Amino acid sequence: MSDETALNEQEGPDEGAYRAGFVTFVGRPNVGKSTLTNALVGEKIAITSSKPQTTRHAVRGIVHRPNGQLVIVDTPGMHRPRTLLGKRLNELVEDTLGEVDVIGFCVPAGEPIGPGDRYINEQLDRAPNAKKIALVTKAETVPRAQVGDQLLAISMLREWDAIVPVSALDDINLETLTDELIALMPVSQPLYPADMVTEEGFEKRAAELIREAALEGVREELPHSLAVTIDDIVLRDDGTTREVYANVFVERDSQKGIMIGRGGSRLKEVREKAAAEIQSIIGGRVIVALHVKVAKDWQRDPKQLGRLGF
Ligand SMILES: Nc1nc2c(ncn2[C@@H]2O[C@H](COP(=O)(O)OP(=O)(O)OP(=O)(O)O)[C@@H](O)[C@H]2O)c(=O)[nH]1
Repeated sequence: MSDETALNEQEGPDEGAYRAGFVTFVGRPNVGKSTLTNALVGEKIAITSSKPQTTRHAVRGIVHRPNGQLVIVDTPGMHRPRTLLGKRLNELVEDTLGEVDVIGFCVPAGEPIGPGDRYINEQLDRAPNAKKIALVTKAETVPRAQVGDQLLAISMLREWDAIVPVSALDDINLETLTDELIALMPVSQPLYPADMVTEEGFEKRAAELIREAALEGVREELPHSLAVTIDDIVLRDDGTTREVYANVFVERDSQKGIMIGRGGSRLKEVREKAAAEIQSIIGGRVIVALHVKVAKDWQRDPKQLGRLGF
């Protein structure tokens, strides 16, 4: 049995060896992949929200331990393609699956396993070389017995290398999960320097934080109609103040009004919130300048998608 081989390898001459590799968390939208990534890395790097499908870029977070390193590739929710954007997302997911050492399949504790979960589980066959573990997320939201039932239900889907119940919010089993993941990684040199928690460019992170701030409070009206690009980041002569110039793209004129708010009040809030978030990552002082623009139906137009970084 392959499990035994893996166990023997770990207990053999390589026991205690440094291990490092790539892991990605997959699962339906909203199951808690981004929150889990953030909790493991310990710094806010992927955007989270209570609305599905907010993660658009493969943001990498890096977890460091004395015995190993995990490079987390945060994938978008896997879906059957609907809009062109959905199709691109799927391609992105496929590319990512082929590259990783371990795939973590996430299902929330409180929801029965449905067709969406089964569809994603089937997609994992496309990555035959990756180790596969199952995670029951949001474990603190249901009684223990129900977590047990969910563990059992997941174990029926395939032979997993491990099954772990976790809560990113209540810090349940996060260290156990880290240990399990490192144990499944190949013996390797560290892949990144010890002080690096993400390799994402600062620009991309700033754009995502602005997008998150811009979505705040208007998710009902424009959940998927927002894209953000950065024009320029200027360091002032004082050496600590950064000016971030960004565009917020909406799909229709009516959405532009929502975004700006009465007398520009909403846009001001977005600028201030985004500035505070960006500041908490890079320190110093951050000033955000936003330009709201209309890019008609950008989700369906390949040219626009390219321009907006998808
Ligand atoms: N109670 C509870 N809620 C959680 C936990 N982890 C995540 N959530 C919540 O679940 C919602 C979705 O979390 P995300 O991390 O954005 O989910 P995701 O799977 O990355 O979603 P997409 O980006 O849409 O694929 C948010 O409201 C989180 O606060 C958890 O451990 N416990």
